[in-house]
Amino acid sequence: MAPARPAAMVVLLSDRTATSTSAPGRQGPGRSCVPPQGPSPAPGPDPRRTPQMSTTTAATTVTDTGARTEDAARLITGARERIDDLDGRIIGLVQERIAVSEQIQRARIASGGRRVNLSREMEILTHYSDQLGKNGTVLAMTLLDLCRGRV
Ligand SMILES: C=C(O[C@@H]1C=C(C(=O)O)C=C[C@H]1O)C(=O)O
Repeated sequence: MAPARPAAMVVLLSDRTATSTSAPGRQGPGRSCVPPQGPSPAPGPDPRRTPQMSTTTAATTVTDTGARTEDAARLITGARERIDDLDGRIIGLVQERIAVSEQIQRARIASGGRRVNLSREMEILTHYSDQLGKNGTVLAMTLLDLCRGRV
């Protein structure tokens, strides 16, 4: 299980001014893919890699959530925990699907049959596209890719 996060990573510092002239969401000047020249940087966390907890500029709260108010940040943080939980369960289900699919493929191959069964795959593609539209087809193809050919 993912560690519990604080309800909202928001710090309201109305009298704080931005330390750089960059726009909200940017992490300051000199942000580039090319490492800076000269002596090695001082030890400690690389500020370019440190998540921005909160910056208040002109009464606008910018947090890791992208929200502009504490209420919105709290809602987003809570909803993200639910999404993390759902993603964990989805990944678990995909892993379970891979294992069951492997069992079927092994049994068919051991019986002298082929690993792949295209008519069954068509059924699955149709099921997903009926329920989720054309991206459902993409999702089903990805699932079949994950499940097929591991035996
Ligand atoms: C699991 C099977 O074998 C293969 C894998 C499939 C899947 O992962 O859903 C579907 C069809 C086959 O290509 C099956 O025939 O049911």
